[in-house]
Amino acid sequence: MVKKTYEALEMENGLLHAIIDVVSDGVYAVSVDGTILICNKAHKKIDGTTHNHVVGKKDVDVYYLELENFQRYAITKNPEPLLDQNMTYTTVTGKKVDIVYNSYPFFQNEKLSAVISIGRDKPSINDLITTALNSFNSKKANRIINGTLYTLEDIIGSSAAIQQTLKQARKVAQSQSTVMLVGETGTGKELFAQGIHNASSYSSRPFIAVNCAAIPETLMESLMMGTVKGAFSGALDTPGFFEQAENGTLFLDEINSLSISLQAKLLRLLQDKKIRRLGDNKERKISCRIISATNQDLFVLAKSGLFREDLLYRLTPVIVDIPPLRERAGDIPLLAKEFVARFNDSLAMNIKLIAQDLMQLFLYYRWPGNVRELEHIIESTMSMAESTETILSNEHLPRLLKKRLMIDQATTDSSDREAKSNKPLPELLRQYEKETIENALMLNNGNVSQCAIQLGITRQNLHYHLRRLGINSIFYKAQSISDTINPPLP
Ligand SMILES: Nc1ncnc2c1ncn2[C@@H]1O[C@H](COP(=O)(O)OP(=O)(O)OP(=O)(O)O)[C@@H](O)[C@H]1O
Repeated sequence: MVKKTYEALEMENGLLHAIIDVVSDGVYAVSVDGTILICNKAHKKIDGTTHNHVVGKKDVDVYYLELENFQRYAITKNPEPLLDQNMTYTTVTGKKVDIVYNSYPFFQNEKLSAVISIGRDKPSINDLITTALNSFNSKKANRIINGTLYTLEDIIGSSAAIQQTLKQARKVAQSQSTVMLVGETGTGKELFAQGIHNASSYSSRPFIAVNCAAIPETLMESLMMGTVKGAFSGALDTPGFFEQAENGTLFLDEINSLSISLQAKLLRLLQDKKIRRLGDNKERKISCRIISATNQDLFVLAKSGLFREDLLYRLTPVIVDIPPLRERAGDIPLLAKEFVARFNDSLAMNIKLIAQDLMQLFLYYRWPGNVRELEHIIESTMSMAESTETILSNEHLPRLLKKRLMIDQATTDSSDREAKSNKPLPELLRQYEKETIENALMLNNGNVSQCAIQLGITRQNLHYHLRRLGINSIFYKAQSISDTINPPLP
């Protein structure tokens, strides 16, 4: 019986050690007198130490830092958990380590007997944050020196809707107003934010983009405000986002995902127009323009208590509303051709034309993921084509994508039929003529002579119809995929 209990305990102990060793965070336990009890593989990797350096040794002999900066020391004085503690130390092997710890007291028979710490090295946290901050631009290599890639001129679209939005963006760029960009996912909010920055008097200064949805809440405050050395053990002098964006632009993307408590803190900063780094008693003036973005209706969120109304009004002196792609279908050919040209370069392809069947599907699809989705669909479709092919068609669409696009077309067709049955015949005929000519122009890159041949009418006759139907052929000329493109289908 006794033997079995011992075996069971041994097994349990072995299991716990095995579990601790496969955890990817550093796990460390030390007795109140400083004897190291547990140090898992991940922690040893962070420290550059081995088992022999650590377990059974005194912490002060392994980690070089002031005694009062040890978590063990602080928790012995006040046995409460210590969260998000930055620490910097040098280990017995000479490695300098930056680590963020959560430490907890461990009681046995109601007496504090050990301190357990779970840590992650700062470089890996920083990598995570950098990835989050740069998530929008991960594919782009050549950043403009201020941290941006785009100007307003890079925004493609000739529809009245996008031109109107661009006009508003150019106007607001001239002011110093706080701006809120509203639009569905993938409509180009980040593009507009960078464009406004680059068209403004802040353009020579930094553009700092923060994805509010990607940064852990516990880190957000110190990242926003910055810290001073000694604010807490291991804290360094680090400027926060507001300071980094000094005299430039701070872009708060996905602001809708900010927690209520962070919303309160942000509101206070914006009201005071001052920040104080954590642990500092000096106040610093906020001197950057705030551009925020949301893909949810903040007024609806505010009504249901999920977004502070007072913050909402602070952030929205100017609202730039970016229309979804389905409301500016006229931009689809232009955007599609631009993306084909880009992927021709990156995939070493030679596509010169998008066939009508494919363009038709694009024009009827509802694009829930907007321009980003169009970009991805073109990439997937082109990756199905051979490098010798010059026409991208329906045939190249991956099966699942084809299904998705066709379902939308079928739905549009049936609602179209319903809508059409309520219109007078002359209006329907005019609409049909207009669509047919516009499609032909699109396929012929705005070349009126080629278009007339395809439609089986004379050039003069086509000009007459263009005037009658209010179609401008110049618009379709801008769509050619590249300068080297050979025109139209035979
Ligand atoms: N008008 C446009 N012209 C050219 N490219 C565009 C346009 N709009 C969007 N894009 C491209 O679409 C992709 C998505 O754009 P962006 O990241 O700015 O969208 P977003 O609205 O910020 O999305 P999310 O809400 O998901 O963060 C990017 O690759 C961007 O370059």
